[in-house]
This record gives sequence, C-alpha cells and structure tokens, in this order.
Amino acid sequence: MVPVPSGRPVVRAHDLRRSYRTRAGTFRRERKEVEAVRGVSFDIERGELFGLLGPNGAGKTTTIKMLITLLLPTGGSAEVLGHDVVADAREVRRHIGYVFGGDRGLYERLSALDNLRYFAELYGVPPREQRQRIGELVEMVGLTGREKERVEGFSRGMRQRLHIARGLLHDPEVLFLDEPTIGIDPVGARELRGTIATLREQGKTILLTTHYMFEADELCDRIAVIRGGEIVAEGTPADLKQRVTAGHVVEVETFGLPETSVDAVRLLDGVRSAAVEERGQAQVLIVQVRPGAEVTSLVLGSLDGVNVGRVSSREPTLEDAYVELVSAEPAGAPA
Ligand SMILES: Nc1ncnc2c1ncn2[C@@H]1O[C@H](COP(=O)(O)OP(=O)(O)OP(=O)(O)O)[C@@H](O)[C@H]1O
Repeated sequence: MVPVPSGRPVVRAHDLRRSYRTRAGTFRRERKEVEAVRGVSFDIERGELFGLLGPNGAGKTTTIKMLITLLLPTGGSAEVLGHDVVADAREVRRHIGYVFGGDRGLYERLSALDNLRYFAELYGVPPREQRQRIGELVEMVGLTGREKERVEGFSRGMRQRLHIARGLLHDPEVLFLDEPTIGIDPVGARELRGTIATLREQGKTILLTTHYMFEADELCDRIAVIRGGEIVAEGTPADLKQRVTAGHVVEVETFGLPETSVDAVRLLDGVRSAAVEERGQAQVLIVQVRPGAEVTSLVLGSLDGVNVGRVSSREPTLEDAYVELVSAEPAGAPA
C-alpha cells in the first residue's frame, strides 16, 4: 500500500476550478467562457467510497478529469496519495485506475481475455503476473466462462464490467468510476454495483459519479452533491436524508399546469419547494412541506382554474432531497 503523508487524505481537492473557452454562433463567432467547476473542495480517506452526484453538466466529469491528470485545473489544487495532480502527474497515474461509462475503449474483435492481455502489456503488468491477475479479475467482475468470446457480442453491462477489470489490471489503490452504470439495464446495473461493493471491501479508495441517488445511497460512505460547478451539500447518505425527513411531500396531479401557478405555490407559507414531473398526460406538482405545516388546501387554492386530478401525501425520499438540492435557485442568481 502506498503511504500517504500523515494526516493527509488519499484524495484531496482544494478550491479546484476549471473553465473552458468555447466559440458560439456560426457567422459571428463569439468567444464564451464556461466555468465548469467553481471552487470544489473535498477529501476522501483511505478505503472510503465517495460519491459525486449531480445533474447533467454539473461538473462531475471535469472534476474527475482533473484528478486523474487528463485535464489541467485553471485554479486551486488537488492531490492523490500525497502527489500533486499537476506537478507529480506521472506518480498519480501510477496509482490510479479509472473507468468511464460508455462503450469506447475496448477492441470489439478481440475476446475479453485478449483485450485484458493487451492492456496488461500496455500498463506494464509483469508477464509472470499477468495470467493470474487476469484470471482473478475476470472472476471478480463475473465474466468467467465468457472471457474467450469476442467483445462485439457483449451486452453493455458485460462491457462495463470488462472496463472495470481493465481499470484494475495494474492493481491501483485509488479508483475513479465515472457513471459506470449509465445505460445498463437494472439487472446489469445491480451486478455492477455488487462489483463496486466488492472493490470497496478489498480496501480500494473509490470516487464514483452517478446521477442516481439510490445508487449513491446503496454504495457510498459519503456523498457530495454538485450543481453548477459547486458543491451544494456533503455528508453521509443518512445526513442528506435527514435534510428532508422532517416534513412531508404533497403530490397533486394536474392537467395543463401553468408555470405561474407553480411560482405561486412556491411562495406559499409552509412550502419549502415545488417541482413538476411529467407523467404521461399529467403534470404532477411535487410540493415539499415544512415540518408541522399543512398546505394542501392552500396549494389547491392557488391552483384555481387548473384541472386537478389525484391529490396525495407521502413521506419524503432521498430522491426528494436530491431534487430539492439540484433544483433550488442558486444563491445570488438573477431573479
Ligand atoms: N471540452 C469542453 N469544452 C467546453 N465546455 C465543456 C467541455 N467539457 C465540458 N464542458 C462544459 O462544462 C460543464 C460541466 O461538464 P461536465 O461534463 O463536467 O459535467 P457532468 O456533471 O459530468 O455532466 P454529465 O452528467 O452530463 O456527464 C458543462 O456546462 C459542459 O457543457
């Protein structure tokens, strides 16, 4: 195990920032600067499974790319196992593995085994160790019996598990998994979560990004929710649930709900937040209620003239906490 300077976490991001320069427009090309990551800080301790959660474009991949030395930060700093990701990039790379969700990066016409042999060679795994290492990994990711088949016949879940095996060939101590279950059916995704849990049990330090709150809840020791390039909440899954377990949720099914009515509901006394979810023909208004408040009749009052269907009340879930965190107006945002 690689020693970390005493008192230092395995992964540390400190006020990490990254902007992208892009050009917009076809005729009058305008330069635009996108601040994808705006001062992100967190620590991951040895053996921890840390989740970075956020909607599309929140800055998760950009953060990971800086930590794995694929992208230079435009501000702040980060270190992995005590090595700075800019100054000691080579050292960082030696000790990390990463897996991005998606299909690319495998040789379709080679078998799983040949892919692993090829990458083992590329990653400098000593030839004497390759056979055993590959055998162990094939077993760990549940591909035993299929390893001689060509990758072109693999399902997305199988490919993703092969990606994980590939990322582990050089036995890295720290693993970065960027949306590993994206696009995989529920059974495949569950198997993959099992693989990730096994890695954690083996003592790997893992950073996982996902869009799925339940996945983070099941796997992670700690979670940071990122939105608009900033961390808006951090804690254990239980901490985050705590934020919404006081109070309840009222759901109102409507047909043809105008945005002005949603705004009116948001301003009601006792309402913490309101969001709309499309379900078939209906728009379901989901209202998070402050503890002790009773808002159903007020909500229905402000929906005067709107075609209302079923009205129900339920306990909040972790998903509600997440939706509230990622859909609230950012502090200082223009009205
Ligand atoms: N190469 C790039 N050039 C310009 N802008 C970029 C580039 N890569 C990312 N961005 C922008 O930076 C922001 C953050 O993107 P990033 O991919 O880090 O988000 P994410 O949280 O990983 O999203 P997703 O869940 O969709 O993968 C977005 O606004 C995105 O459009």
